Amino acid sequence: MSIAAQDDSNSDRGVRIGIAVVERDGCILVGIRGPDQVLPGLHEFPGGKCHPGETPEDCTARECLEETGLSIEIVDLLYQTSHDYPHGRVELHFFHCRVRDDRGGPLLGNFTWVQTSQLDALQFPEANRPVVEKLLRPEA
Ligand SMILES: Nc1nc2c([nH]c(=O)n2[C@H]2C[C@H](O)[C@@H](COP(=O)(O)OP(=O)(O)OP(=O)(O)O)O2)c(=O)[nH]1
Repeated sequence: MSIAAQDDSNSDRGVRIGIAVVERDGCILVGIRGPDQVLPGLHEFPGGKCHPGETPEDCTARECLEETGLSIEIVDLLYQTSHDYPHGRVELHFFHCRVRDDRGGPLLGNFTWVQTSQLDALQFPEANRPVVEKLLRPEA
């Protein structure tokens, strides 16, 4: 089998991305994208590209640990979509997550806990809009 055939992390639906929507005590874990990343300066949930052969769930937990220092567990799939950005197409898997082992230590990078009701005031990438809507109005 060719290497391309083994690599299921990049399909017609775009580069596969795992994203952690981590909820704790009415707050969500949010960071700000760096100046050297695509979509710089926008708010984001922890996440990133799946490695070849890696499930979106495993990718989400790995990226969250790498970026924030928090070990999480997946609760369920909140939302999945393909989105075309100027930098390319991505297949986004947003997972509702909870903290696995909360030692209460400092978070890595610029991640902080934001009240769910305050998410409206933040500037997220376009594809996050339905997710923020779901978090603000879970009963809808
Ligand atoms: N992390 C994250 N990415 C998001 C969100 N919403 C959204 O559309 N994206 C998009 C932006 C990028 O196109 C893609 C994530 O790619 P990335 O460049 O951050 O991934 P990465 O950390 O693995 O990549 P790299 O910088 O290590 O190369 O998903 C979000 O809430 N969080």
